Amino acid sequence: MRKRHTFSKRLARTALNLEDFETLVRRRLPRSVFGYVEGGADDGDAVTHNRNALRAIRMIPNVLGDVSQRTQQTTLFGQTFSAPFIVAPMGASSIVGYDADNAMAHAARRANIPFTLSANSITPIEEMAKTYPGAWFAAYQSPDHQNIQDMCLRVADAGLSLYMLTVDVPVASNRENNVRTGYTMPFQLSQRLCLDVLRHPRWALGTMLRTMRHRGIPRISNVDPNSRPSIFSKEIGAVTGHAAFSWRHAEHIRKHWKGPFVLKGILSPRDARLAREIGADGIVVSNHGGRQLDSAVSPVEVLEAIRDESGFMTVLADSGFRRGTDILKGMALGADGILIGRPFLYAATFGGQNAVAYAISRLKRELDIDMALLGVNTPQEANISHLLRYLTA
Ligand SMILES: Cc1cc2nc3c(=O)[nH]c(=O)nc-3n(C[C@H](O)[C@H](O)[C@H](O)COP(=O)(O)O)c2cc1C
Repeated sequence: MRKRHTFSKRLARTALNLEDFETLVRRRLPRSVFGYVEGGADDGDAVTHNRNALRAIRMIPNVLGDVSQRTQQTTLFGQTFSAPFIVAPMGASSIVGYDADNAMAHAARRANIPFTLSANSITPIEEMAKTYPGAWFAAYQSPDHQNIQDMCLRVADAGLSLYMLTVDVPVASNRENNVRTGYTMPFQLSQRLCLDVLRHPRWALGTMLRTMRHRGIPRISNVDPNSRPSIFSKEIGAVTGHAAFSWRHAEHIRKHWKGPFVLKGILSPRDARLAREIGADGIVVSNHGGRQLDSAVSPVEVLEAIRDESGFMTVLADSGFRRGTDILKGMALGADGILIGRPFLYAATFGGQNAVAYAISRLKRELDIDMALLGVNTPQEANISHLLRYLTA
């Protein structure tokens, strides 16, 4: 109990906001592992642009509106959550921080916000269903019809509630930063990687060896309904990008998945319309945190136009959202909820479930203050009249 108290006090001194967790873990992690999380594609322009695009939107508050009844309650796909933000799917999280998938999921469940498990995770769907019954699942789906049916069955049988299809990875992107730092998938124990690991004994013992003791050789557990290739196996190079995947295959998933079906990685109004036409329940407007097409627009630049094409679909957004004000900006532009990735993984890496719970509570606190200062009682009240946009560079 005393230990937890000291930990909370230390956190309160060092992590005032979500971005601070990046600073806290930067030196703890091997350069290659940190680079894998932090980095983007090509020159990393989209990562920077995501933050700039959000910063370029200024807010116009309304005063004297009685903001004493503030609540962040948000209903998504028929379920009511305590805040409008969601833990984004992140592959290989539990290689970055010890048991990070479970740490993030436990904290999300306790805080009553959604958690999304990645197909590329080493934590199996069935294990996650015990940690967070009804958690969301993000698939990298093969176009094979039998594979689609089996995957839908596996996710439903386990008891996860939502099938999110990631649609912006027809091929793996060009991650030069991974080449520079020595991160590879499948994992290759090059001399450089070994030296990097040896220089970070805390990660080597506390994450790598501990994971191996607990799980054996880590395996990518959810890209295929039946097989679980090890992170060292050549098989996993081919599992995420499916260049032949098309709207026809997405329609096939819609037919076999009875729960909420969401397409993640939409950036054009045309694709939002097509998602609606195949019967999707929602979309995530996302440039994958700047990790796919490096010159892609930032979600906040296209959200309004996409909202107009989305009809009754739930519109979520992600990529670069860090502050309470960012969430309000996204919602004012038409999003129903916001996914956040890297900061929650950094928090899990720094201090497991308690640090993620702390990160969630900091963001909720910030959002509460920002709602009052903007002059709204709910995040859903934020609208276009609260925003002024400058051109972004
Ligand atoms: C380490 C890492 C792994 C990711 N893995 C996946 C994945 O397996 N599936 C997916 O749809 N998105 C994946 N993403 C993208 C996130 O779901 C999300 O779109 C992005 O991180 C949001 O941007 P943010 O990190 O700036 O908040 C990953 C992101 C990171 C940082």
